[in-house]
Amino acid sequence: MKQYLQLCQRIVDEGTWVDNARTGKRCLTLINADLEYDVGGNAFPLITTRKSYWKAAIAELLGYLRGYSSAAEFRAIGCNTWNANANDNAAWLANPHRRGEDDMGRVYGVQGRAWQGPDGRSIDQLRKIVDDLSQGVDDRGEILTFYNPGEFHLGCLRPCMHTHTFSLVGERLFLTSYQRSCDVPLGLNFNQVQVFTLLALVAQITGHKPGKAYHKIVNAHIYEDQLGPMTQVQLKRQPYASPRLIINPAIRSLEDLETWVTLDDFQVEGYQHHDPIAYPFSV
Ligand SMILES: Nc1nc(=O)c2c([nH]1)NC[C@@H]1CN(c3ccc(C(=O)N[C@@H](CCC(=O)O)C(=O)O)cc3)CN21
Ligand SMILES: O=c1ccn([C@H]2C[C@H](O)[C@@H](COP(=O)(O)O)O2)c(=O)[nH]1
Repeated sequence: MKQYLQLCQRIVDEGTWVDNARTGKRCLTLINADLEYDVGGNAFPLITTRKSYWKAAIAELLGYLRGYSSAAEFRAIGCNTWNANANDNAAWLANPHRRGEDDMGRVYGVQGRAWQGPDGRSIDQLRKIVDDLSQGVDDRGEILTFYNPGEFHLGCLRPCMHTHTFSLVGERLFLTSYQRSCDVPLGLNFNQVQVFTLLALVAQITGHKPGKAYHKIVNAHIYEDQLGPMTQVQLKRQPYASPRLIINPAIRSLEDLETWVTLDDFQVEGYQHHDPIAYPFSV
């Protein structure tokens, strides 16, 4: 939690105002941030200086791992974060590739589970990683990437957290996740949960102990309309100790994640937090 607050403070102290054409807003911007999570020690990096809706963040991750492409599918598992980008974004609404209400196009999980090869093959990146790691193999290319420039025009948003690299060292599994663009008040609250949970889940289904997760962010920003609540409310609060994430031990395979797992299979223990803060969201 300290590293999150330090990043927010660094943006406030050292950030530069940058105009953003896509949203029409200015962002206080900092380049390069490195965060680290102790997944083996189960220090769940949940924000405590406001209430975090961590279940929606895990639902979003589950949708990515399943290869969802519709905001309706995300809603059905308890996640509302894609409604605006699928249905209220003028550029996407005018895109001839959009297949009606709730379609997100070929973003995130679609690329992760069904990357389209030039020869017509569909490539399941996650299946390959899980199969390798389950057999104790790390070929130094256990990479899940959602970043497909050849298909940006087929999706509503380019992926922000775009690449996840798994590394097996002895019995311990590590994860390095890369993010090109980060809405620190809103998105990072979700992304921290997702990086941690992704390592915990993949370690569990491949039979390894989780080690650390490394989260590398390039453009970290606070939108102009979020700066007041950040400096006047959130940064004035004292954080509480990290809670713990409890995952149902019956989850044993990628098929389990694809078929029966719900948010009831995840519990958080010892989550003490301050009051909610409703930050403005920019489409
Ligand atoms: N501007 C922007 N910021 C983002 O963080 C973001 C996007 N766009 N577009 C794509 C996804 C969607 N994500 C989102 C979208 C909404 C919330 C949000 O409104 N969170 C609230 C409440 C969540 C709830 O009630 O479930 C929060 O207080 O955290 C968070 C992440 C992350 N991404
Ligand atoms: O997982 C996510 C997804 C999105 N974001 C934020 C980062 C930016 O504020 C916007 C995306 O806008 P771009 O113009 O495509 O950079 O969404 C996030 O923080 N985390």
